[in-house]
Amino acid sequence: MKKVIKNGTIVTASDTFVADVLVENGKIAMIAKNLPSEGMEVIDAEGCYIFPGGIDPHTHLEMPFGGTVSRDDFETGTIAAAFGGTTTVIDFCLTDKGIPLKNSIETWHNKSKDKAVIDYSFHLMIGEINEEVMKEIPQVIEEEGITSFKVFMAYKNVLQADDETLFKTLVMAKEQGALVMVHAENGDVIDFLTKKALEEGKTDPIYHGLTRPPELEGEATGRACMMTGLADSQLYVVHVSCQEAAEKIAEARSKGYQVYGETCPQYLVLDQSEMERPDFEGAKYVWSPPLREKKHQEPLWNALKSGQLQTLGSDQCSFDFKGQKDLGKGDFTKIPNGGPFIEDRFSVLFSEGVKKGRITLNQFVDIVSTRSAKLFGLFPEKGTIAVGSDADLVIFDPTKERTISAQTHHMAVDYNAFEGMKITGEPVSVLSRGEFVIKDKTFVGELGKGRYIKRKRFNAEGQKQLAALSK
Ligand SMILES: NC(=O)NCCC(=O)O
Ligand SMILES: [Zn+2]
Ligand SMILES: [Zn+2]
Repeated sequence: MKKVIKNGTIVTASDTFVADVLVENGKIAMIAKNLPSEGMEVIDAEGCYIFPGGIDPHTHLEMPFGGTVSRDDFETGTIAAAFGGTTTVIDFCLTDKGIPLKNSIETWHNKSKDKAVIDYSFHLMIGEINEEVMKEIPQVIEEEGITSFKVFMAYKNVLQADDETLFKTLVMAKEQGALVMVHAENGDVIDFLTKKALEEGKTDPIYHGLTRPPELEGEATGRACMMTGLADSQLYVVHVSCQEAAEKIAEARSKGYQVYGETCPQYLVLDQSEMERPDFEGAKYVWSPPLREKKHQEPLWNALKSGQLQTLGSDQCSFDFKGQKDLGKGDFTKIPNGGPFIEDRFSVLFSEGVKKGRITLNQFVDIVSTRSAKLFGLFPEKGTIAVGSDADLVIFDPTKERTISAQTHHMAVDYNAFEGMKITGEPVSVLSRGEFVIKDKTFVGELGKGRYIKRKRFNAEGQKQLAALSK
């Protein structure tokens, strides 16, 4: 049945206007004032914004880490994402050295296919570059539509790759039209500092933060940027947490390098003191890079506002406080790294960003949806409200006030990192390809209805246009 959304204010990355939206066969069929509605399902969005569905470019659902597995999987994680206004997630598929890439991708398809309630795609981790990997990559791009590859510069002896691997990945990405993503921290120095801290009897959660200082994120970010310039390639720095890293990205961009950056809501509103909570509660706030001193928040907001950082990822990687985080009692290095943010990413940015005057409404849409669609080959099917785009839509009440709490969130994890935070604005209904997933704040979706999305190559549209012009 056709649907028409009436009386709402449509907001895209560039425009804000009042119009009706006609939804047919999962797509946006028409946008105009006073659309006829006979025989259609009419949705009244009076007083609400209509946003394109959020795109979360950074999740770790059911991910093995530190001897355990992240608590939210593709079922609970995507349901929570939908409640929060997100209609597409891009999850990180981990790989193992010596194992064909296609085996790891199959594992990730098995985790997700009958569970996801919204659309999803995968980035692929690169831990080594050798002949086999190089042979597989063109197939991965062609057959799986995976066009972004992640290199970890930290987590020594676990996920960390060396500089040679990063540089070869950048060269490969340039040739193949892919985007390289980095977790940028200097893993070797962190390894030394963590061992030293433990030897000195410093075992509490706060030492996770103190052994990963911002200088080490800045250094690794600068190194990755330098290699990107040398390879004339393209780079996306995930979870930028500090001024040092944001400055390295801005410096690289000022030289014309194709470098992009993502921050996360936790770095914008929480600070390092959370890791000092008594009774081991600081462990709830252990993730990497760690929370920083409060003074880093303003530079991150400014970088988002000025466009030096482009996107907001959740870095969802949730572990229960009881039974998972407590693996690290007496040794902070054994606390599984990560936190629960998939549900609150969208509304925290709206409330702290738009409502507090730090970013505009259109910048909000750009950051929470459009730029990720463009960078990761999903645009214009996703990331905007336009005729022909997928009807991934969020009907959002900008006046509703609420308090974030684990008592009311939809993630499976037993705490919320933003517990007690008062925010303004809430998704009321969420549609994925024209079907309600959330209707009047109630889940009405179906497990397995989310589709795996094959993505276009990096900047595919731009390259097509250039090729057309030079004919
Ligand atoms: N961020 C974090 O602590 N855990 C997830 C893995 C990663 O992104 O580094
Ligand atoms: Zn990371
Ligand atoms: Zn991550």
